[in-house]
Amino acid sequence: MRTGIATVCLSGTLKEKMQACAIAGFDGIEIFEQDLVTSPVTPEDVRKMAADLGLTLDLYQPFRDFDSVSEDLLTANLRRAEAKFKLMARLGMDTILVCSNVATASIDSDDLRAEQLGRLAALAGDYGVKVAYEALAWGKYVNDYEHAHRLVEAVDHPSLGTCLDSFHILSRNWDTAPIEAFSPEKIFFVQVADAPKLSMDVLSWSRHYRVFPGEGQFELAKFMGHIVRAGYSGPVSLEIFNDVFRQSDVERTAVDGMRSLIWLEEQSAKWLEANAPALAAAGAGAVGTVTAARRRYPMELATLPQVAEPAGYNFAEVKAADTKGLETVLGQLGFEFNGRHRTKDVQLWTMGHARLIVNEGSSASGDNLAGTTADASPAIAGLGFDVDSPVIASARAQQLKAPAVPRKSQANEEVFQGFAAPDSTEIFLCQGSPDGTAAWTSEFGEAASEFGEGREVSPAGGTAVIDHVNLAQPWQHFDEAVLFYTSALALAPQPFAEVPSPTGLVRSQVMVTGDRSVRLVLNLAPLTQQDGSGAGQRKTYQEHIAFAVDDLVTTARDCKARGLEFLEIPANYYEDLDARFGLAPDFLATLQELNLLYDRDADGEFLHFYTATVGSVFFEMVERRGNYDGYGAPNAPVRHAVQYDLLHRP
Ligand SMILES: O=C(O)c1ccc(O)c(O)c1
Ligand SMILES: [Mg+2]
Repeated sequence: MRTGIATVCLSGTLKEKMQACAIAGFDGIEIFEQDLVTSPVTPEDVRKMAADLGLTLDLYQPFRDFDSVSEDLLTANLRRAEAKFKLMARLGMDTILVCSNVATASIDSDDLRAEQLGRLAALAGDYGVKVAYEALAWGKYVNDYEHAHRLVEAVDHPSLGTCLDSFHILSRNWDTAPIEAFSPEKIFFVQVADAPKLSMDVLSWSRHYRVFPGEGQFELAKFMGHIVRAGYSGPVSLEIFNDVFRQSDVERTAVDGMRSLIWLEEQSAKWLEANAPALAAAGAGAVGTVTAARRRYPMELATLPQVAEPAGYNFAEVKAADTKGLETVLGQLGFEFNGRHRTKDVQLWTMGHARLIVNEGSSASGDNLAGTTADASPAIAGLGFDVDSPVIASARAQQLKAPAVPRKSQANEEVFQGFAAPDSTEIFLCQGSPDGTAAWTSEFGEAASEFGEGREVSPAGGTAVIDHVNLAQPWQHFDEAVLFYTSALALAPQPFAEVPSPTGLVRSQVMVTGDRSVRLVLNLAPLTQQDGSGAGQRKTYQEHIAFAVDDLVTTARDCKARGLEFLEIPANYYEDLDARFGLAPDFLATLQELNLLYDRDADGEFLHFYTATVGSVFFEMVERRGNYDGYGAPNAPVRHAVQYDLLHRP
């Protein structure tokens, strides 16, 4: 698949954008007119720069408001078009995007439109230019891609084809299947954009909220599948109007975009396999149907190393130069110290099958990105996931442009494959044992005999596991993180929620495996707590790790007896809880006494509590009753408000 990206997606000057696109690995770019008009670089130099960078200049755009106009206006529009065709010759470009008219259209006649587009095509032909006509979703008379295509067919000129932009098609809920019947010679260009499903006017939605494929809710693999089946083999180009991307780091955004296309390419191949048309004469040769069906298409689709969803959390890693506060909280929570690593400055703490590595943050273990600006206070630095094959999963992540994390290790030690997530959290790929234990734990404890043998203890007669991890994402990298965990780790994003908090409306996006053995929650980091945004920056926002136990009330009592500092929940909360649920007085009193939060839905009940924050980390203990599948979302505002209050108390 030939990859492309429109310069409008990115921040910076035309030159900076082009360099970032080349570094990220795109084949070509679309030049958005404004980027050229405002540039000091001559068209000839843009052409040379592109050639030097190994980028093709695939599309000049947009040309607006051409069709459905009076003869006077048409004359002016043709003159305007001719100037652009001459410019394109200097740029060495041959395809221009012409949008359906949104502003000056005054005559609603397909005959007239076909005649006018025909005159444009004839002029374009004289200059060796191809016109890709795009139905904008808010076009005055032409806003449906099939309508645009009918006009192209009516004109029937080799210089006129259509541009299919997924946003205009999917935002209007148009069926994409009819694309398959289009002649590939008439599809001049394909643009892809994803978007969250929002209820707002389609123009504002398009201009501000498009996101890269995999970061929204459109069925893009299906859209692409129909395009591939139509026989199109030209560029598949990102055209993302997004307020955040346009002000974010240009190289990073370009890589995010490239990742989205690599992923979309794979998803499209999978869609085609899953939806291979049944052979007319099924039976003989049916076994080869899938591959045969895929190979027939002119567009070659690359795939990636295949991974299943992770089977669970293997461990979480918290890094702190000063570990005292952290050790105290872990002990009070009921974690058992399992010793230090034989050769690295890390400690192992366990509770049941929940394993926590405390990284003392010195160089011997290899510095975590999250801690490179020597910060003494604890922060979540890494997550270990159980996967079928760490090598395959790591190869996949790296093909998706995740930076590898090198780990130094000695002979006879397990080497974790690792890569860095966009927020600099290190993701490690592990192979857990079916019984929930992990072989690498035997590397702990031996060298430091005073701590005794490594072993796993359980709290109050039950099991404990990592239930979920909540990572805060800086606002400008939130979408990138969603795509990252979707594509690299095969986690599925759930519809996001918005939690009111004193620092704003906090976007909260749950990413899960089908069986919920991995639950990862991405929360928007409050602006006031962000002091850095890039990889290697210190995390200053609060994040947490939640552990599930069988009996939260008993666990909470034990924790309290050990002196744990709970996040104190205001009395108003319990009054409201009683009003909403009519709980038994004894139970309500217990909840209040122990600072427990409660939620209930049709599937079950949820009890949880939070610890005070150490550094930027806090912990949560949860008990899921029945089939409760949530996270106590109605309680999140209370948690945010109490934490805010603690941070801002004089
Ligand atoms: O919002 C617009 O005006 C606009 C311009 C060009 C496009 O290709 C497009 O999809 C939208
Ligand atoms: Mg478009």
